[in-house]
Amino acid sequence: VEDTDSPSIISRFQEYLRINTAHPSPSYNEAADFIASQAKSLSLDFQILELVKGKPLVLLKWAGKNPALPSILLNSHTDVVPAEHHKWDHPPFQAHIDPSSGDIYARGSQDMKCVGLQYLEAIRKLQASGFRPLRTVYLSFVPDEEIGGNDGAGKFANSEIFKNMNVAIMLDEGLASPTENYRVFYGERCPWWMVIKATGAPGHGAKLYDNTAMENLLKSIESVRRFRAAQFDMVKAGLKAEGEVISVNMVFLKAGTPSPTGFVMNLQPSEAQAGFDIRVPPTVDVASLERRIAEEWAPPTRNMTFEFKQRASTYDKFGKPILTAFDSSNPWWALLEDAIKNANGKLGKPEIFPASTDARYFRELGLPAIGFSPMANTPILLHDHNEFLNKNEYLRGIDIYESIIKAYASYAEPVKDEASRAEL
Ligand SMILES: CSCC[C@H](NC=O)C(=O)O
Ligand SMILES: [Zn+2]
Ligand SMILES: [Zn+2]
Repeated sequence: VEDTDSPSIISRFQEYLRINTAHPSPSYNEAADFIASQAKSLSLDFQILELVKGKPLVLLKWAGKNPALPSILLNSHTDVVPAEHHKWDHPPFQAHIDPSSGDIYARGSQDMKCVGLQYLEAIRKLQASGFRPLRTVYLSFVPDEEIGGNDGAGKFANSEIFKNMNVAIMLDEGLASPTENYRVFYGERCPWWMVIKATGAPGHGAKLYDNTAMENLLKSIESVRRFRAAQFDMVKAGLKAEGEVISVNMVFLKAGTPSPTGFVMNLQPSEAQAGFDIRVPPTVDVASLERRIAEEWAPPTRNMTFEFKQRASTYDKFGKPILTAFDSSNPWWALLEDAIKNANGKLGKPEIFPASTDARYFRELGLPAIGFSPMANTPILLHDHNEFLNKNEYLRGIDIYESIIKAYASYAEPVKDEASRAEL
């Protein structure tokens, strides 16, 4: 007998939230065992893949009646970002429920353990209703999203296993929405993590001279700041959405000659560096940004160099901007919209995700991927203190996924390119 009453649903969510999968030492095995136990309770096939040692990825399969049709992939990551425990009102891995509001406090309650379990609960309900999928539905619970995803979704998307799954569409995370409209994402900004280095002549702290490392770096920082302000102004003026401008934020500064009491004060250092988190919308002119970096932010004429710690491409393997179509060329988009409407949910306009998700690894392959986390009337608290999700909002989300999964798994039409994609 399927256990689909609300108290059990909420306790399962709490159980998952209580597994501390925060970096830098996530309890991945515990999470994998928990997901495996859920798979067993749903009689779903599952495998625990260790594409990278110590980083299990759990892959579940709900076999469709027509296995020849390309499949559906529902993705979620099992890891969460760390929490500063003493700054939370409730311990971040206790999953405390506020008795009056029903808010569930936990790291991962929004990002994104909610989604992973909502998929499973939706399947539990569909099974209880006697529904059987036409297309095969896969669920992937992947590690390492929060630290770049190279050892998680990255390895998975480029594996033989994934290729053989013949995936037509994948769903991944979105963001909470403070309004009654759910948010939905068709692309995301690409992370460029850049370190710029300045060198210059060292000298006495009392001397004024040209070409010091600090001066050279400061000129760059000034230039970056002007650019940042101009981009931000477009957002403030309402001309562009957050995901449509280039963001650049300085995330570290490193310079100076250490001494036992701090830094040497009367010595101008010969080296100085700064790190920037840059996010690039898929539609921008990358060449012009590259020129700006080479000519204004780290020009060799000022003894500067730059290096990327991360530089995701804004183009897919066909040279097209990495975006998922939301017009009639992509039937999955309309199916999603209708499914949400049928479950009485409201949807905002398609957006570019301002940060990055694992969806990029799948979009890079040319696959459609949609970012969606059903959290309306919820403040955006991912990576923040006191991250929470309301119990009723969580339950609503399950109904939404029930509708989406039913629509997707029942979709019988061959999708444009499905045949050719199988050859890629
Ligand atoms: C380089 S991938 C980093 C992924 C991370 N994702 C969510 O916060 C982010 O910083 O956007
Ligand atoms: Zn996330
Ligand atoms: Zn995150």
